[in-house]
Amino acid sequence: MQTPLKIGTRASLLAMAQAQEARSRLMAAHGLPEEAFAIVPIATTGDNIQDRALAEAGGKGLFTKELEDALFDGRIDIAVHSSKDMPTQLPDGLELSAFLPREDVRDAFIGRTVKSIMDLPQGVRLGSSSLRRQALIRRMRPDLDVVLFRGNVQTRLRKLEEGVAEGTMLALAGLNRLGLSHVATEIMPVEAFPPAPGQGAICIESRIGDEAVGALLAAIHHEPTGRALACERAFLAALDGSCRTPIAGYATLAGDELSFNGLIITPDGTQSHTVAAQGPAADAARIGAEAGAEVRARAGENFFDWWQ
Ligand SMILES: NCc1[nH]cc(CCC(=O)O)c1CC(=O)O
Repeated sequence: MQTPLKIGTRASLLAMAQAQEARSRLMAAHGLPEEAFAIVPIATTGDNIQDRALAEAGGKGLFTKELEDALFDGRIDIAVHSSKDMPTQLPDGLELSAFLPREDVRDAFIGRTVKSIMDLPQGVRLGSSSLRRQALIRRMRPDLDVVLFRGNVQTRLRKLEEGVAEGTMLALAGLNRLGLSHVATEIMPVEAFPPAPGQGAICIESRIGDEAVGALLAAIHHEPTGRALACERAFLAALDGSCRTPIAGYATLAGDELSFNGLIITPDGTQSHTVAAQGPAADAARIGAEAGAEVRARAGENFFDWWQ
């Protein structure tokens, strides 16, 4: 291996924390010093779009393309991502070669003056840029004024302090990684507020055929998280999932048995379809794909006409 190994990441504090976690695990697994790794921050299109919903800006790959370009031209050797931000289709020549042990998958509500979503006064603003969170919030509280809230975790918390909205939603995983879990005022149960496919899981992308990197990453790959993610990503792919489709999906493992729960919901939160499936962890991708096909068939094509 050429040293130092170049670890590509977005430049946000959360992304940097994730890259550092990957580096720490690599150091521990291989008894290597910090100097064996170089963290290379790279700005992505998604980071530069602050004024509109990501869904409007094209959705797929906004946080990943620049990192993938850097992988192809050798500026970096691995790219550390939030799995939630990864398109289901990768470019030819790249693969997700490791998943780190999953953090908490749940979403958190951060209230400015009240602790719980149900305690928000009638009609107040709640900020979120995620179509899934917007839909789930509207289902719980159709009266709320759901407004677009873009930017990284720090930006969103600042907007909240400034009173731009009375509350917002963030992934607990991100808050935990930033040492900010204390700002969460309500942690949403996965049943009422199912997470996005991939939420809470860091993945590492690399060049197919890069055997030195493959061997290095094999030592930190977490198999149960990999299986859960294979299922969730197959579900998303079966639904042609993108930022434009509110989709939730969450797989858990008990030994070799995988359980999956999926949901699709209209953006206004009024209609939804759920699916549940179980099976051997070895069949993770098939279970996810079949669950996606089932819920798609049950919903009917009209369900997806929101976007026409
Ligand atoms: N799109 C931004 C993004 N991508 C991953 C996370 C959280 C960390 C994770 O899910 O691993 C976040 C921020 C958020 O949703 O609050």
